[in-house]
Amino acid sequence: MSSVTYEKVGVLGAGAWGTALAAAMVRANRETLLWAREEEVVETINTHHENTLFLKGVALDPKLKATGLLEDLSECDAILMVSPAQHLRSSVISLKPYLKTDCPLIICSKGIEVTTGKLMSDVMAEVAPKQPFAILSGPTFAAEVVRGQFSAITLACEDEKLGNDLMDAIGTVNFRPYLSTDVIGSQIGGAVKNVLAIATGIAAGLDMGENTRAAVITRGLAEMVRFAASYGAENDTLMGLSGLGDLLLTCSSTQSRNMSLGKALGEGQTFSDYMADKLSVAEGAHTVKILHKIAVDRKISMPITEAVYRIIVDGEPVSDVFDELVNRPFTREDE
Ligand SMILES: NC(=O)c1ccc[n+]([C@@H]2O[C@H](COP(=O)([O-])OP(=O)(O)OC[C@H]3O[C@@H](n4cnc5c(N)ncnc54)[C@H](O)[C@@H]3O)[C@@H](O)[C@H]2O)c1
Ligand SMILES: O=P(O)(O)OC[C@H](O)CO
Repeated sequence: MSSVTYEKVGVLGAGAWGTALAAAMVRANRETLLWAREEEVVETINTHHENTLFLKGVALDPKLKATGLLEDLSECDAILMVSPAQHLRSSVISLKPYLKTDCPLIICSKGIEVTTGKLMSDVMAEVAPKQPFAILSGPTFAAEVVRGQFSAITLACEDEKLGNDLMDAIGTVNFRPYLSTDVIGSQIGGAVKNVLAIATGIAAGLDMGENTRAAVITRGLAEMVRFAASYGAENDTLMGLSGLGDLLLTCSSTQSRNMSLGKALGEGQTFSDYMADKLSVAEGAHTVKILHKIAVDRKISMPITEAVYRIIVDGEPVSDVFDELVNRPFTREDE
């Protein structure tokens, strides 16, 4: 069977990740058009080859063009959807009138829709059920991808032929996709790790040390695996780039917005004070609201997730919640 080449690629959403992905698409020799919500972003990319709002100080290839008009994406052969997870639904609805029927959407948002409890693939099934789609998720800080530093990432697609064609279209030596057919598992890793990164950040802010960080990552992974199992996800996916890989990255560096948020909370700042001047998203702060509820409904033990929920949603004091977390009765490791 011949492969489809996807020459013209659109990117919807020009935050840090959309911009970095657009840069990666230019390196993959795709004719790339980046749609931005903010006029300033369109203007600075087209005239100064820089995204001054979300990736300041990084020179972009002059071949990368930006637009503020969704209709300009109508000629694209594939589109990467890079809005925050809570806005994926409205983004797909707005784009739909301009989409070619066979244009695959590559979903790059990491999170669970708070108002419905739906994964991004469920949102797609509701708002654009006939549109082919894939999930792109893994350990990839935008600031490194935009500079062309080596990164590996999971591309999950139920249709393997489509997944292979998309890998060929978007992959390069330094932006290396791995194919998976586990669309559900690959989304759960990316959504849950953001909440766990907040927990790791809190521990760092409380000066709890490196042993604690390893404990939170590992017991957090156990929560992620239990949660994913309740959706029928494949265990191997959670042990791969989109699960363990992204969890390790995001819990290891204050390059992560989620870890940085947690660290600020651990150091005593309030959530609202810390977020007040932030343009960028900390997805875990949204995801935790629904993740904890789903865990309770499904009777899945997720104590670290619950702790983050109590701190961010209920506003309970960090030290009280973490004291309780570490004072739970001893238990088996496989529970
Ligand atoms: N930054 C990274 O390193 C990275 C890496 C992998 C995945 N992601 C994921 O990509 C997604 C986008 O993150 P980002 O880092 O590009 O964002 P960002 O924090 O850099 O920028 C915020 C984005 O939100 C958009 N936005 C704000 N209000 C909006 C609204 N009402 N409707 C639609 N869009 C709105 C802005 O236009 C901008 O694109 C998130 O789900 C994130 O988890 C980010
Ligand atoms: O900055 P964060 O915490 O949103 O993490 C960015 C990416 O998801 C890392 O893979």
